[in-house]
Amino acid sequence: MRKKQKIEMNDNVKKRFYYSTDNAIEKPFNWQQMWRLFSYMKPYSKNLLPLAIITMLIATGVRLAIPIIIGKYMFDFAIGERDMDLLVNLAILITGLYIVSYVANALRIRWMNMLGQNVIYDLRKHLFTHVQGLSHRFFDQRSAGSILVRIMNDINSLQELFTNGVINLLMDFILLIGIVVILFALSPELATAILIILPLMFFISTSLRRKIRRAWQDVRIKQAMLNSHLNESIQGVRVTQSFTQEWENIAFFDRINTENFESWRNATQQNAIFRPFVEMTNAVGTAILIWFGAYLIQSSLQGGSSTLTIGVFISFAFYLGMFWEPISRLGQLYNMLLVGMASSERIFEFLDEKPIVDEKDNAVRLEEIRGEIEFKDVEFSYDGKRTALNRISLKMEAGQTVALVGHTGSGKTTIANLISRFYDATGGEVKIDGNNIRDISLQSLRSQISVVLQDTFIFSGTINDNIRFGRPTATDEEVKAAAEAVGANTFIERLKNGYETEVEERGNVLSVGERQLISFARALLADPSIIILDEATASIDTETEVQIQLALKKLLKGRTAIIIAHRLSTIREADNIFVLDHGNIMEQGNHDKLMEHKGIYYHLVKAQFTMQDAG
Ligand SMILES: Nc1ncnc2c1ncn2[C@@H]1O[C@H](COP(=O)(O)OP(=O)(O)OP(=O)(O)O)[C@@H](O)[C@H]1O
Repeated sequence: MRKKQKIEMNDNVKKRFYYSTDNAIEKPFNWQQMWRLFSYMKPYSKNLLPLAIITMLIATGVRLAIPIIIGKYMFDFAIGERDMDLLVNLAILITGLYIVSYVANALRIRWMNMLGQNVIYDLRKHLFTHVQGLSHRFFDQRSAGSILVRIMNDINSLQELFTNGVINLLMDFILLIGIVVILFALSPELATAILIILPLMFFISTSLRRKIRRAWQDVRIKQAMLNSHLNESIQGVRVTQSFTQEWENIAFFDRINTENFESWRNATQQNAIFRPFVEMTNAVGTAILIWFGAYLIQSSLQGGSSTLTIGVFISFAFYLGMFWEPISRLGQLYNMLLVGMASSERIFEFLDEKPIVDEKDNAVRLEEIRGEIEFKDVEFSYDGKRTALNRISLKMEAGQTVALVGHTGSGKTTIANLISRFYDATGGEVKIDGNNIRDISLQSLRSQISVVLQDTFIFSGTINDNIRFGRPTATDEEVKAAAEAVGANTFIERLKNGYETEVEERGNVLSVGERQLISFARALLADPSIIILDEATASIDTETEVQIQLALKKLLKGRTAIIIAHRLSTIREADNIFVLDHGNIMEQGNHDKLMEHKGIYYHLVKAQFTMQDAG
């Protein structure tokens, strides 16, 4: 058995594990943001919210009344005056009040939970819907793991705030203010003596706030790192294993897992300071009550200036017992609020992210795109620094098959990305059927363009579902016909459940070629006016390729097709070939013309044939 050992990572390995995690968002408590968060409760402001508030008010009112009834009325009046009837009646009243408070509390908790769950549901739905609509650039800049953290963890951390926090906050404020008012009404001098420690307490707790807030932000950052690494490790596990990099992976995981653990420990430790602090103040308050209260009672019994009765003293003891509970809870709530603030800041940051590719209000719907594509002096850069396309102009007639060739990184995929408007050109114009692409509604544009990538994405579900992806209304017969047309039926029918075979996410149970055939069928069924095949035939064996060539003819018929391929045999029959180099169009024409020209294309073809001959 391999011995577990502590792996020291060398510096190069350390550099490999770099994830651009979210930076700590350091902002002060922000009321505006709080309102924005609480505005998610608005849809429930006519049912769940008022119900929860009313029950909370009833429960709080009853809790505030009971100590007076016990102290003043029971002790001073009933017991003091030896009135047994009054005593029995008051005992019944108190029992009744306890029952009312119990029922009101149970209902409050139930309605608050429902409200909280609903708000979380809405918020998560809103965030997911928004993120789905964001541009490619957004996803270029973030790892899938860090996006997952926001949609799952950050929203989860708001759950407690909405289920317990909001109403408790209100309840505790009412309780506190109620108690202070009653205490001062009952005995101003005793109330002043006890509450004198409050400002000190407030001062100390304020200084704790900042630390706690930072600690929770750190937790989120560590979690995002953990998620990014997990996501990458699982997706890349095959490569990791083949290069035997598991131990480096484990060592790094161990490091961030420890960091995560420590940040949690730190945050919870900071949190835990609040409670003992409140308990200590409680003890001081009680000591003052007993000492000063006893003195006041004695002075009143001896006919002094004080009027404090034993009943009022008892009420005080009750209220004091109740006083520290909301204070302690408010401390916890404040932490919860801070966690919620940190999370909501991160959620709103996503929600405020506007799709860079935006749709105009008066965007036109092109019901039926013919498929004429024109690039006029198009310039493009992904990052604003390196040029991916350099003022290129090209024209593709409707129904033509056009090939883009060129070295790796020459800008072929970028052209495809601009046609689908996954990015907007930084200069010049991209036109479809004579319309600037920016004026066309995104839905009508993209629904008429199919992109088949080399790395085909297969969704979890059946093969049927996957082929039907671009046109969910297609019948089983239509799905079958599309599969047959591209020759995917042979392997599908060999599977145990045929078209109903479940494929996992990313289609791990299928071969790369099989996945590609499915994506061809998917594209054919979507019946687009424009089809883009990006390196789409690269993973298919020669025999299948012949079959695919036939299928392609069918697939491309009557559509504008843009084929991006390194294998020149697939593009020989294209009507027009554009040869790209470093974002410039160097040559264009059909195969024969370009061969005659004896330029870059000619040399590319020659090089490939020489290689094949050598093989
Ligand atoms: N999402 C991105 N963010 C930043 N730069 C990018 C991005 N995608 C591509 N690039 C850069 O833009 C340039 C053109 O890339 P493009 O993908 O268009 O090349 P390509 O010709 O399709 O290459 P290949 O044949 O390898 O697919 C390259 O220099 C590449 O590094």
